[in-house]
Amino acid sequence: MNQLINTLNDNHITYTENEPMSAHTTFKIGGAADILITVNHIDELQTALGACKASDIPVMILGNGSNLLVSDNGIEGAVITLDGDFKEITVDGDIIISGAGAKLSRLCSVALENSLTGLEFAYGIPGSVGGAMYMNAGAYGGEMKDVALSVTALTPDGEIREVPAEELALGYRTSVFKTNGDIILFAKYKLAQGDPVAIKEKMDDVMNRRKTKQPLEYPSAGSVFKRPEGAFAGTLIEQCGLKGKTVGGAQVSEKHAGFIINIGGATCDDVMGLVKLVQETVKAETGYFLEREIIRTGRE
Ligand SMILES: Cc1cc2nc3c(=O)[nH]c(=O)nc-3n(C[C@H](O)[C@H](O)[C@H](O)COP(=O)(O)OP(=O)(O)OC[C@H]3O[C@@H](n4cnc5c(N)ncnc54)[C@H](O)[C@@H]3O)c2cc1C
Ligand SMILES: NC(=O)C1=CN([C@@H]2O[C@H](COP(=O)(O)OP(=O)(O)OC[C@H]3O[C@@H](n4cnc5c(N)ncnc54)[C@H](OP(=O)(O)O)[C@@H]3O)[C@@H](O)[C@H]2O)C=CC1
Ligand SMILES: C=C(O[C@H]1[C@H](O)[C@@H](CO)O[C@H](OP(=O)(O)OP(=O)(O)OC[C@H]2O[C@@H](n3ccc(=O)[nH]c3=O)[C@H](O)[C@@H]2O)[C@@H]1NC(C)=O)C(=O)O
Repeated sequence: MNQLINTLNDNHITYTENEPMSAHTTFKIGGAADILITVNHIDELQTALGACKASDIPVMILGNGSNLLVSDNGIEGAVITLDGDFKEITVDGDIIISGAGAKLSRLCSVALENSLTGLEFAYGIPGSVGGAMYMNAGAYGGEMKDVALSVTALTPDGEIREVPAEELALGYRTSVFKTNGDIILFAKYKLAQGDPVAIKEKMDDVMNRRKTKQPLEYPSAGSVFKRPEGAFAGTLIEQCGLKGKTVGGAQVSEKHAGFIINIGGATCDDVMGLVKLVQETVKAETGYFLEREIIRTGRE
């Protein structure tokens, strides 16, 4: 770790050691990452990655931490977050180019400011552009796949390449990034000219639906489970009488059974215990297996 820290210091790259991940996840759960590194442009990212590789330090990329359940024992190695250049958003006609570190909500606002329609569905998803491409985030009739043109990514062997959306295997809560180890740097979206009043109305509508249906008052990572074929997880969980069920500080939301919320002091183990209880009960009572979609990461 000392060699990495020397390199970061020599290159004026920002970092903090033993950084509590509970401060960087919407669940507000998670022990410390050995080191959290913030990079502002590609050179710093490549320098940090090179130094981690030289010292055999594992690396994980952090977006907005809104689909993450981090171990109570923290994350071994380096967590890298993308700032500076990676938060830039530019518009070129009907095309928006965004850094992976930009928040989806800001991307949606830039689209509105430029009377560009197509991203309204994403307004209210509390992720970054990088995380949204990794998960192919979607809501209210749309998903990133619908508007994605390409992603520029850094491959594990250090190559920077622009990949067309058709080659990203964007599917329901999945993409090629779940398996290929690429780091998403930028994404390009193809939108269309629209009526700013109608765009704003749609954004307000999805935000209102979200506020009405989802327990935004509590820390969570959104939906815990994918929709099983031909059913809704929330309906199944509610039918099994699990609304309000708790394990420690983790609770099946009374407002939306598809969410597990942190009602105070929840640990990663609490959430995983409740996930297991829900999966076992729903399987036994309905036959459906609920596949977890939130990402558990860090030490066992
Ligand atoms: C209240 C609430 C509501 C939500 N509603 C929705 C919804 O309607 N629809 C939906 O799809 N999701 C929803 N989510 C879940 C979450 O916001 C999305 O999954 C989002 O896309 C995660 O983005 P993130 O930046 O927070 O990713 P993180 O949680 O930080 O990371 C998720 C994964 O992506 C990887 N990753 C992140 N950035 C990069 C990068 N630049 N390069 C490579 N890998 C990267 C991480 O390593 C990790 O494996 C909700 C979450 C909450 C808390
Ligand atoms: N399980 C699977 O295989 C699939 C899952 N998905 C995912 O499910 C999520 C929801 O997508 P999807 O199923 O397409 O639609 P939604 O499940 O998001 O629709 C949910 C509700 O939102 C309302 N709604 C639908 N379209 C719109 C819209 N354009 N604007 C405003 N409100 C709308 C409707 O509510 P109301 O009836 O009250 O009007 C609908 O019941 C996404 O995250 C997507 O990724 C999508 C496709 C396949
Ligand atoms: C929150 C996320 O995305 C959300 C996204 O916001 C919403 C809206 O588009 O649609 C999905 O939720 P969802 O499947 O629960 O959709 P909703 O429209 O909220 O509910 C589906 C159905 O379940 C019913 N429902 C929901 C909750 C509940 O306690 N009881 C219940 O019966 C609803 O009445 C509705 O008929 C996404 N989740 C997944 C895994 O597909 C996320 O991925 O983290």
